Amino acid sequence: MALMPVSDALAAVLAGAEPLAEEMIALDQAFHRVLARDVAARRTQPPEAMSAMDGYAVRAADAAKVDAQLTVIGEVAAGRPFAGTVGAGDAVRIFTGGVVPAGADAVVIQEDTIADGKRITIKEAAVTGRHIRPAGIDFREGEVLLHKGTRLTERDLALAAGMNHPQLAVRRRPKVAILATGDELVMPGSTPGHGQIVYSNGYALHALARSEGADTIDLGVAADTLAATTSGIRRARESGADILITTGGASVGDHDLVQQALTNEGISMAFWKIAMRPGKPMMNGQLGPMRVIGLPGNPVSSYVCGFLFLVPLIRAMSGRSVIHHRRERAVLGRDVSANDQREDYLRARLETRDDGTLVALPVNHQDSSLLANLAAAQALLVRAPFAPKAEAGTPCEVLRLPA
Ligand SMILES: Nc1nc2c(c(=O)[nH]1)N[C@H]1C(S)=C(S)[C@@H](COP(=O)(O)OP(=O)(O)OC[C@H]3O[C@@H](n4cnc5c(N)ncnc54)[C@H](O)[C@@H]3O)O[C@H]1N2
Ligand code: MOO
Repeated sequence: MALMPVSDALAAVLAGAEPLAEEMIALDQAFHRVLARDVAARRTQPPEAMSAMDGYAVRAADAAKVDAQLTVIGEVAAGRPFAGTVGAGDAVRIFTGGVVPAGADAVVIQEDTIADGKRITIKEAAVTGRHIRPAGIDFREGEVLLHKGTRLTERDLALAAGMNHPQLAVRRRPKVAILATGDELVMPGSTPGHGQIVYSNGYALHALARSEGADTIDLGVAADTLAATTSGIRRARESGADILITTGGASVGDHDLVQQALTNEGISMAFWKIAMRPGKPMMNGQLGPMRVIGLPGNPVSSYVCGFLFLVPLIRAMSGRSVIHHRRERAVLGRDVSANDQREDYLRARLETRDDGTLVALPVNHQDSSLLANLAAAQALLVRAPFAPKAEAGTPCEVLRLPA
């Protein structure tokens, strides 16, 4: 049977994935949240011309010559403007952030003057506009500086504050429930019995989902029975999860019960099995309002599928304007053999040559159980289905893994 191409599978996972509801949030809670609306400045910044330095506000024409003398008629500090006007021969003491008084068109820094009581002598000629920040040089009222779909950086928060927004409209975080399956799994730190495996998949998946802005719900490990798997799926629905991720039990073995349990619960299955390595037995469907991604149990398969499918889905539901991973161009660091019908995602290390060329070095062992290789990898090297064998130096494409 022909397996579904990865691009079709991704399109199916994302089909109908709309941004979740909008909510207002205080600015100090808004880091990494996704804007639901464009944000326009509520004020002009700076609202008036302001001094960039400590010194004297003058008329440039009066202070254009070294040794010119001026009379200090007042003072302006940040937040305390001067009410008068700078006339011929006048200077006003000014500090950084002070409003440039009427009549003045330059600031002479104090290091370039000699002060004697109310008299100052200019030691460096003034230049019109120098050391003055004109009104609106940063932004003007009504200007849209932050756009819908942006995931807010710490710098965006400072900008939003400067634009005078105490809160912002953002999208609700997707809720991702994660259910592991497998009789053999024991928790890290325990003493595994014969044939037992230490649970690892959930640690990577929770962290990956959270780093993309999702809230996660840990549904623990279900035993390999229909009853236990079904109970896990029901708990996901009761928790109000937007997305259920299962790991394990996705293949064709007698103990692989996830598909059966989902079918019994009434899932509308979009696909099961894709032309991808690792990750072939992945499944996707919809159970009421809850989207379901059934990941294979092999640790590398579950992570790679989470990275390739869950991450764009979380981004789409979070309302982000950019949801897809960016493929980067690189060259092969070593020869690779011809590929079969499955699109290959090879764990690779990255090096940058002196000329800036990115080199992708696939690790030697690509078995989907090898966690050490996964942790050491910095990228996934993408090999198209049926790609012919290729020598070191051949151009290739990589997806950088989160650092
Ligand atoms: N006859 C066939 N057998 C298999 C096929 C196939 O097409 N025909 N596909 C293989 C591929 S590819 C994959 S991938 C695996 C996926 O199988 P499952 O999703 O059913 O995974 P499990 O059997 O439950 O587990 C596989 C492996 O991973 C370990 N595991 C599971 N969960 C965790 C966890 N949370 N933390 C750490 N390790 C976990 C589990 O102990 C097994 O060792 O099927 C192939 N078989
Ligand atoms: O598709 Mo499986 O993930 O190769 O081991």
